[in-house]
Amino acid sequence: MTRLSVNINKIATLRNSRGGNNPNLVQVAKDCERFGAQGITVHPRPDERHIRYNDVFELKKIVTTEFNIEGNCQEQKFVDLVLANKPEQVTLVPDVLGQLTSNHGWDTIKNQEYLKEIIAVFKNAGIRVSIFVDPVVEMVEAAATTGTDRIELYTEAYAHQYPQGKEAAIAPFIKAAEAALKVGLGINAGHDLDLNNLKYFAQNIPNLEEVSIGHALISDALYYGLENTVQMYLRQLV
Ligand SMILES: CC(=O)[C@@H](O)[C@H](O)COP(=O)(O)O
Ligand SMILES: NCC(=O)COP(=O)(O)O
Repeated sequence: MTRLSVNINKIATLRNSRGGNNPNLVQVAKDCERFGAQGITVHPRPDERHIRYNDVFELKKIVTTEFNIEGNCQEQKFVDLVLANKPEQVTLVPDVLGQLTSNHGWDTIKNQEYLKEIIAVFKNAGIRVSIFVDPVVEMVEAAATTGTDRIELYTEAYAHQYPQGKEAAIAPFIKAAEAALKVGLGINAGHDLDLNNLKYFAQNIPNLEEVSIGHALISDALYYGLENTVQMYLRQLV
């Protein structure tokens, strides 16, 4: 079964727009879990435009499912934040400063030595590590020798191409997943997954352990309500 981790970045975006505490991020995380989500994902960025570093400490106190912190490990502040909170999983994303959203995976060949070192830091602290990668077989194979437990397949290209033809859109992801299985890596996925494209992805990617979904899910909740929406996403994964 593929697990759903709800990314609550966009709840923080809405909260921050007025400076108060509405919507209450901690309450939303608790409610997502109550509605069936099997994980909570946050992606604090250096400018704290949505998740603030302090939010992570508050969330750590109340999340009872899997807590997944995503971000750029080249920022020492991010490394310190993760080590101080010891989530179940850290997902390492090679963002550059000021990026609108994540837009590429790691070059696991060029960054092999760096990844080995930083992954060891988190693993020594007992934190499961996943690294964000494009659906490219060579990148997946080289991920295996970094010491990471899992990869997160960056699904923007799949989501973008899905309306033009789902078979072609998913083909590189199936190859990447098969390569991951061969080298013993767990498989997560995320970015731009939504109610249209999720079911086909989950049905066709072997051993997909987890999806993290934020932007579309929170947008859908405006129409369907958060409880219904979480359950609609969960139904795509059975
Ligand atoms: C790694 C990934 O795909 C997501 O974490 C995504 O980057 C969400 O971040 P934003 O909410 O800042 O767009
Ligand atoms: N790791 C992907 C994630 O957490 C959410 O991405 P998106 O659904 O906001 O595009």
